[in-house]
Amino acid sequence: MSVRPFVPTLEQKSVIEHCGNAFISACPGAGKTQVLVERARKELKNTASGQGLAFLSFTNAAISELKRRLQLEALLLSPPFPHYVGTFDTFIWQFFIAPLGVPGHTIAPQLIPDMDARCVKAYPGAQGIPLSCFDRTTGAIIADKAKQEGFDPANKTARLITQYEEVARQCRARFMARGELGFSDVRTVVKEHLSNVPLSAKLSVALAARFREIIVDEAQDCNPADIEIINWLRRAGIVTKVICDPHQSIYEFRGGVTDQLFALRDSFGASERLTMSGNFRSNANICKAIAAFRAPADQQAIDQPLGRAANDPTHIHVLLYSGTSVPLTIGRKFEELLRTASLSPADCPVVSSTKDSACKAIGQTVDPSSQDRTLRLALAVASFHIGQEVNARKMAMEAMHKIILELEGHLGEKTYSQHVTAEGLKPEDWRPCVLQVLQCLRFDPATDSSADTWLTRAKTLLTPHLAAGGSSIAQMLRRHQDLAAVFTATPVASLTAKTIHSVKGMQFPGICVILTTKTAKSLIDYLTTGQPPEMAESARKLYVAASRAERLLVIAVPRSQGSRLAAHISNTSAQVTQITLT
Ligand SMILES: Nc1ncnc2c1ncn2[C@@H]1O[C@H](COP(=O)(O)OP(=O)(O)OP(=O)(O)O)[C@@H](O)[C@H]1O
Repeated sequence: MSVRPFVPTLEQKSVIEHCGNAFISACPGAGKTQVLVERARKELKNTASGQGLAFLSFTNAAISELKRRLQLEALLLSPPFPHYVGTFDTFIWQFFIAPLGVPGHTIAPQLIPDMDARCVKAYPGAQGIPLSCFDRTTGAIIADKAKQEGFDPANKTARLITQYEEVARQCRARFMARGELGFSDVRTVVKEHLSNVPLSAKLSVALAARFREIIVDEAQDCNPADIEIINWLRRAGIVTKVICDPHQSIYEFRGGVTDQLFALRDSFGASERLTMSGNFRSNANICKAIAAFRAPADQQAIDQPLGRAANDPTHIHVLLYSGTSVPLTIGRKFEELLRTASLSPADCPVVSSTKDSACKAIGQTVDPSSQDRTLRLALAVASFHIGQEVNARKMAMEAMHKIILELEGHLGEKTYSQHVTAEGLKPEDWRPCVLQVLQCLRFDPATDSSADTWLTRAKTLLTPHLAAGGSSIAQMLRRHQDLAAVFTATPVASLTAKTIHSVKGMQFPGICVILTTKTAKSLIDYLTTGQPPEMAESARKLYVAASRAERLLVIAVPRSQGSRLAAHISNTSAQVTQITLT
């Protein structure tokens, strides 16, 4: 197969060749990844100084894709020293935390990625809520988050809240004393290091000696603490390039930035602010439609379609569904539209803000984020054996490992990662046993006459893992009314359900985006009037999701809002087809 040579646009060329600091704004499909590869091709040849280049981004998926491309083109050796390709989190861990530790503690720090999930109980037997529901500095309960976890502080006594807050504070203090840090702790510790003037000066000399250029991709995913670190790198005299699309900022929950990102942009000189316009991914109708999903003040500018799909005539499809729940008819119609367009359903996901809605649209009716242990067990088994997503089998094995550790009584006081780190458990230590359990628990309609029969089998198999003197297997694996649905669901063949966050940075020939009854009206209000402003993040999620599509963009919306959405998209002159689902 012949590979077409990359011919950069003038804007792409000026980014590739730009030597100093830069703030680069780019629209969806503008070729950011390709430009990073070309910048690497140009700069990695220059070995005179012995210094490295660092390429940073915010998701493992983005980093894996960049590494794959750099290695494919033989631009990066393995190991890549003196260069660095990794997430912003691993970068700050490796260069700010691992060598310097935690101020006031002598113990070596350890990263615990699921720290925020640590269960906090006011007293044994009380309702458990995640540590993330407590402010990490003051320890005060965060009412909105706690409410989302089914614990409404408004209905609790002040005494009980104080008890919870005290337990949460003690919990964090204990972790800190053991050198165990979650991602948000990492930012706080880095801040402390950088406010230590002599230490910060030494560190800036060391990092400037190691790196001559640091490129931060997907910078719209920064939080304010990350921006402070970027500014520190610039002050350290390291050439720093920031690439972003502010309209794709969808990490408000981790303190995402929008205003701070614009302030960062404004701190770069005029000649350092570069743009990449032109969309190499999507057809003309999609380029127009996605403009309609930006904040109202930014809807006029429509990106020019420049890629292979530019002249594809496929319309935007708006599917109107009835009722308050997301129906399976969405998945069926999407599959039909894909086949008509000669696109493979396996390449084209159904996405929504929460995986639950996307799952319903393809006929998987059980909430995959359920906290019920029996459902988690069944979902791990089902997803291990169906294994549609690349990572699904690995995640199913971890979910099963976690359940076994819970049965064995190891996770009462610890999160899964804390236990695995503390015991130094390697995947090869536990995977054989977990694999065996997953294989044995495969749901087989020929022998498992019902979900209850399967559960009885599961209880027998897992009883030997029970901690002595602890709860019984019947208490640990209670019957759940939705259990049968895990095994009897008949998903639309070969369609996959994903969250919008998980498809960021990716592209697909077609995509179906689900808007739910809960948000559709206020989201369309926001798109048409700018009100209510709290829907801005939901609008950006729609923008990210829709802009993944190359040819077929389908949006499923409650019937009462369908015409409004179609009319709003049509205002951009995009061609829209409305279909009422029956
Ligand atoms: N100059 C070019 N000529 C032809 N194709 C290009 C050019 N630049 C980029 N592309 C192609 O355009 C598509 C989108 O590029 P890429 O994924 O890098 O965009 P992006 O800016 O990272 O998008 P997003 O922010 O939406 O994820 C890719 O298939 C890429 O190969």
